[in-house]
Amino acid sequence: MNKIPATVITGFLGAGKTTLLRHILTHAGARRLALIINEFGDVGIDGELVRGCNEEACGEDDIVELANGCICCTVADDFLPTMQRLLDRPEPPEHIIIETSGLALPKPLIKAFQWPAIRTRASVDGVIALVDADALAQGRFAHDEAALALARAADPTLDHDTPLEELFEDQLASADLVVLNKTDLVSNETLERLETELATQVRPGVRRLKARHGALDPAVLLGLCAAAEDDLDARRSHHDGADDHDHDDFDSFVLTGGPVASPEALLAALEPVIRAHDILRVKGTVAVAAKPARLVLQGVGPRLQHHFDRAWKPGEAVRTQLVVIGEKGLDESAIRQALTRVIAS
Ligand SMILES: Nc1nc2c(ncn2[C@@H]2O[C@H](COP(=O)(O)OP(=O)(O)OP(=O)(O)O)[C@@H](O)[C@H]2O)c(=O)[nH]1
Repeated sequence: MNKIPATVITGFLGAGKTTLLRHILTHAGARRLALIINEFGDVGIDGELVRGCNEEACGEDDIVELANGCICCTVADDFLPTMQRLLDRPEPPEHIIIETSGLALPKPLIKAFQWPAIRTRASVDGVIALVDADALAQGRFAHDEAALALARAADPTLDHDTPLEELFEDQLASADLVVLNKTDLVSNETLERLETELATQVRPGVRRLKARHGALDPAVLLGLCAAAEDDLDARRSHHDGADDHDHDDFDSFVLTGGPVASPEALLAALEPVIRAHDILRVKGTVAVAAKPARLVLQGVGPRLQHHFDRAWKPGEAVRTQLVVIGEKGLDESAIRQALTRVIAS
């Protein structure tokens, strides 16, 4: 029996996974796809952003959202039943694409394809790791040598890098294909340096492609035939040997409120808060006073982007909903307080 190929898209928060997914969808033609979209925060934003991209390839029922934590921690409870339901359909999808949360470790997910109920019917076609060239160039995944030396002096048994660095390395080490995305944000010299660095972090023979806004032909992304579940041992992880792991290193919460006066007012309030609290990711939809359309807000580190994506639907709650993610210790109440002025409740 032919196995259904499944592509896993990994990459740190904001690297461009949903953007790549949207690009695949809009260029998928009539190939019947199913999407499993996983998010760290309690509120799913990404599913909402890919809906309607290509109804022919992927309708409402073909998009399954798994919010409430990282897929790597809820494999048995969420992912396996979801996969089984997709595979049991009278007309199963031709290809399944799984967008993991930016904080997910890919390996436990790949391992799930070894489960007997899945193994005979589906295979990991490839793990695609997206890298945010801008964030990498700014050293956002690298450890601070001096701080690490101090921490090790205080605790000589300390052998791990920062949580961000570990995750980044795990995601790269599990990849069959690496996409260095957001190349529009860095110079050619920087790009060259990043490519050289990346070459040392991936498994031998893994292809690296450059992209802007994930604009790559689906023909180079899908159909890698890697069967990643068969060579798990070659994909090293900082979490190998651990029976379990959690995401205690990261915090997230949802800000919900009424309309903002203008996109500019929201940005002016958000920018200093992101910097002061070292917020890693903000994303969501925003109601703007007197505007019939909803605003999509995207923040990756200090970089904020926004656009109106569609009119509010009749009966839809016109409100602002932002997911905020940061490292452990994020001061939720201070952040809420700083933003209550612009996001009225
Ligand atoms: N300048 C630039 N921005 C990009 C590019 N690709 C994606 N973005 C922007 O980066 C932001 C985050 O993109 P997403 O596709 O949502 O990233 P993600 O990896 O799905 O984010 P999470 O699911 O939260 O981890 C959005 O504002 C995108 O428009 C790119 O190549 N260049």
